[in-house]
Amino acid sequence: MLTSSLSPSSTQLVIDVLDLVLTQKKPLDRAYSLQFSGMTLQPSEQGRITLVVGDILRRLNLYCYLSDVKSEEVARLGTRLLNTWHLFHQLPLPKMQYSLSIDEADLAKRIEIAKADLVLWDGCPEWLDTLGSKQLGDKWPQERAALYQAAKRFLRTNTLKTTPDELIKTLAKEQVTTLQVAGVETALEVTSDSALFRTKAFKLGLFEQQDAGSQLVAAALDAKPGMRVIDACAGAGGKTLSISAQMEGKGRLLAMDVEQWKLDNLKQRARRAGAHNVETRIIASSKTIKRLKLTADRVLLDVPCSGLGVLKRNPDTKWRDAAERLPVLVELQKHILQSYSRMVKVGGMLVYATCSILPEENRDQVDAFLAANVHFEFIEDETISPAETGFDGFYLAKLKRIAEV
Ligand SMILES: C[S@@+](CC[C@H](N)C(=O)[O-])C[C@H]1O[C@@H](n2cnc3c(N)ncnc32)[C@H](O)[C@@H]1O
Repeated sequence: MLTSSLSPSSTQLVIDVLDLVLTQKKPLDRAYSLQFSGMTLQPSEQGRITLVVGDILRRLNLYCYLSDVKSEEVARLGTRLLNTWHLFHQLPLPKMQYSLSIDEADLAKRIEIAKADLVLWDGCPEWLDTLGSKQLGDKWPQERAALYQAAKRFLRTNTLKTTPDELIKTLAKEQVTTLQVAGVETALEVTSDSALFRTKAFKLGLFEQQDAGSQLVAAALDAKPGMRVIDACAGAGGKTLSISAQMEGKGRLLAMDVEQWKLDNLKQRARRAGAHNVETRIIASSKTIKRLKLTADRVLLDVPCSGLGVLKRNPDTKWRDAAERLPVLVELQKHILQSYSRMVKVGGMLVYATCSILPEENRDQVDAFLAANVHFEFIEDETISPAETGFDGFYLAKLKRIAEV
C-alpha cells in the first residue's frame, strides 16, 4: 500500500480512470491506455496510480459506502471518494485545490458498520456473492476475501534463454528483487516496485510477466521436445510461450485463436522469447479444426470463461454483471471442448483449463464431456485456489484419449 498520499494531479488521474471504467464502461487496461497515452509520467507515479485504482476497484462498494458516493457519481464526487480512501488507509489527504470534505465521525461509524458486513468489507457485489455461495458453499468466504487482495507480481523464467538462478542475479543488477516460488519451478515473485518492461532482461526475452497459477496450468500439459502440440485458445500466448520452453523449442507448437490481433501480438512475443517452434493459425471456421483431427500429442483448451479466478488482476470484472454472461460462456466452453477434442490423437492428452473457480465452468463441464465421450479417460484435475496459494485462481483437468471413437 502507499506510504504517502497521491499528488493532486495523480488523484485527478485516478478519478478519470475510474470514471472511464465505471461510467463509460471501458475495460481497465483500455482506460489506462486512454488516460496515460501522450503523458510523461514517472513509472513510479504510474505505479502508485494503478495501485490506488486497483485497490478501489477491488473493494468499490466498500469505498462507495464509506464515502457515500455512488459509482456513477465518480466524476462529480470523486474527490470525496479519494479523500475517504486516504483516511481509510491512514494517509494525509491529497493537497487538491478543491475537494469535498469528509465528516470523520461519520466515516468512523461507517467503518464499524462495514466491518460487521463481511460481503461489503470484502468488496463483493451482490450478484457475485450469490453465485459464489451457491457454487462454492463453505469455501466461498475465504475465496471472496482472497479476491480483494492486490495481485502479486510473478515472472516466468524463459528457460529457452536462462535459468531461474541466473535470472535472479541478472535482475538484481537492474535493481529488481525477486524470490523463487515454492512449487512452481519457473516462477519468480517480484518484491521490488520496479518497472519490469523497461529492463534490459525483458527486452532480451529472459522473462515474461505471468501469474504462477497460469504457469502451473501450462506445466500440466507436460509437453516434451519433438511433440506436436496445439494451444487452441492461445490468445496473446501467455501459455504458448511457456509450452514452447517446456518443449525446448523443438517439435511443432500450433497456437490458434479466433482473434488475429491476439495472434499477431503472440508472434511478436515469441520472437522476443526465441520461441522458434511456434506457428500461429486463425480459426476461421470449423474446417480449421477438422483438418487437424487426431494429429496432436497434446491439446490445451484454455477456454473463454467468466474470469472470476483473476479478479485481483482484473477487478473491473466485478462491476460488470458477469452472471448474465455465464450461460453463454458455459455453452461456448461445452462447444469448444466437444469440437476441439477431436484434434487429440489416441494416447494423447487434452488439458481443459479456465481462469475461473466456479464448478459450473470446471468440473461440471468435464464430467458432462466424459459422460458423452467414452473414448476419453479422466486422469486428474486441480483447482488452483487464490485463498490457498496467493496466486490467481485457475482450474485444469487432464484427459487422455484412449480410442478413436
Ligand atoms: C482465457 S483466454 C486465453 C488466454 C491465453 N491462453 C493465455 O494464456 O494468455 C481465451 C481465448 O479464447 C479465445 N476464443 C474465444 N472463442 C474461441 C473459439 N471459439 N475458439 C478458439 N478460441 C476462442 C479468445 O479470443 C481468448 O483469446
